[in-house]
Amino acid sequence: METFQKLKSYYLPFKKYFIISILFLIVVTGITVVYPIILQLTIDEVVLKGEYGWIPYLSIGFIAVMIVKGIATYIYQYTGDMFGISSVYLLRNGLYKKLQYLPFSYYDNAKTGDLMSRLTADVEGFRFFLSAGFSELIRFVLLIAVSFVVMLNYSVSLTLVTLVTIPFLAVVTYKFDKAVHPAFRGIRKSFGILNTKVQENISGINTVKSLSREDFEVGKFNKANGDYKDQYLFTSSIWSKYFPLMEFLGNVSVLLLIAYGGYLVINDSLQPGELVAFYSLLGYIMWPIMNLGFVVNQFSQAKASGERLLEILEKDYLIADKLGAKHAEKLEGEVEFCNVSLKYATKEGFALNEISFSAQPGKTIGLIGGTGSGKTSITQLLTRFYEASDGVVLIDGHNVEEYEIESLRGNIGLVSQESFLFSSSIKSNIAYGKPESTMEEIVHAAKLAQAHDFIMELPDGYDTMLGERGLGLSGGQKQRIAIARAICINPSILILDDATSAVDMQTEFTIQKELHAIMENKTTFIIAHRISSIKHADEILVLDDGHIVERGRHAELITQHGPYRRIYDIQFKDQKKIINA
Ligand SMILES: Nc1ncnc2c1ncn2[C@@H]1O[C@H](COP(=O)(O)OP(=O)(O)OP(=O)(O)O)[C@@H](O)[C@H]1O
Repeated sequence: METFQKLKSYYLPFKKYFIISILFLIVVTGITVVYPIILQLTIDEVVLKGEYGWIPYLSIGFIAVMIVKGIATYIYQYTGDMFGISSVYLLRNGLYKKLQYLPFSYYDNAKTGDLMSRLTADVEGFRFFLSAGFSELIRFVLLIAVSFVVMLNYSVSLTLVTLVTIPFLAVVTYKFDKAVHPAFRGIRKSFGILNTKVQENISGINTVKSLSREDFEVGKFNKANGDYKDQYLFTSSIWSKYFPLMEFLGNVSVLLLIAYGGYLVINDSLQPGELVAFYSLLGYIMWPIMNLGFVVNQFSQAKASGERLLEILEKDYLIADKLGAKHAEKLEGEVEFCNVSLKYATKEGFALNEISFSAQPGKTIGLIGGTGSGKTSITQLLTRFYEASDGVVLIDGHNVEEYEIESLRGNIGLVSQESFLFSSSIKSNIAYGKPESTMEEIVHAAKLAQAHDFIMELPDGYDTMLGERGLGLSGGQKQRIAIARAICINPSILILDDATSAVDMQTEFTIQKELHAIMENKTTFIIAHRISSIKHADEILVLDDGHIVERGRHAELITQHGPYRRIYDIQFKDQKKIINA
């Protein structure tokens, strides 16, 4: 019940639907129990006493009762569904919002397919229980209670004899729940893995095909698919084992009813109509208890689903606005790192060690170094994707942690290594960070990023629709659109993380020249592997294993025989000579 308690803020706002649904459920259940009573009266008071004149009145009464039951059933079902669907509408929105605001560190380990299955199958499992399972449970309790009272009224001894199997049935149902709950969690988990496999495969289809690993991928999927099948079969085996046992116990009660009830009728201690009514009433008790397995089943699924949803909802935001955080309207772009170190939670050792540097607005900082040396990590601290483990990162003289995250990021244009484009028009991709941009602003940004000319050559120009991963564009074209998107927000700090790696050197030079003009008074960080990309920077930081091992301007650095000079030699001098040396 703890899971449902924790999720109450999603369904309590709609409790009025639930209450209406339950009120009409009471009416429906009441009428259900009236049926055997009408039957008993018809047999004992009308048929056996030869009072056939009552039959038309009884029939009309019966029709009236059926109409009332029909209307009550409609209201009960509709409001029950309203309760379920409205609750999961809130829940799904809540989950999606949480996913938007969770920090990057959460996504380091999260699997897209698994998240997708939580947002779809698990939410649906939860909805099903809210819509039907909850009220079904109440219906069962009501049906059992009312039937029990009517049965006692007919014959206390017959009631006790026929219900002697109930404790056994209760034990079996309890055991069933114990066994089936972990099994359902297994199914849900396995389904998440299956989704992840499909999603990863589609995202990485280029790699799969280029390395001819289709068969390997089919095998991998087959394994995950097989595991899902096994999990399902395991659950089914639990179900198949317990259900006949429950039915058997139910049938023992019917046997007792026929034997002892028949004896009572023969001895005139019970009316024949009462015996017939008893049979129906016994069914109203046995049927819910036997089907309790089914509802328990739904309950277990909903509980397992709810737990998986809570795993997301209860995740700590970790990086959030501090109390009284400053709104950064328009930053100047002065950046200072003071002895900054960074350790990722999932990785041993420090990714950055005591990094210190400063950059005045309008300056360009070049970051160069081997892969994994910490270049991207530096920029991720500026945007507060991660937070420094030690030291402070200042922008305009204030610790980045003092700013509202949204306004801070609104001042930073970031073009990351893998420029993701949404499956919408080029225009809306460029204006993604500032949807209110005018067409002039969009075109201006595209011109600066050297993207305007090729966009105009596309059949629909700026209205050209892009595929999920910007299919139909070359790597360099995608990068230029991503640069235009970053410029479009008119940032105070621009980060180009390997953003021109797929662009030819001439275009890169032109982009940088254009950017230099607009980034006057703003700060630019250029991360690159090519010396040509950063040689005009005001300060170049050479990184190795999270340390700054050299710093200075290009002209100074090539005169020193350090790591920068080595990179320079490899890129510009006779490579063979160096390799031989
Ligand atoms: N999210 C993360 N979780 C754990 N470790 C990380 C994470 N991001 C980076 N690292 C590790 O931190 C170190 C620095 O990585 P970073 O991405 O900053 O290097 P880089 O210089 O930008 O490399 P590249 O040129 O290959 O992009 C590496 O050892 C990397 O494995």
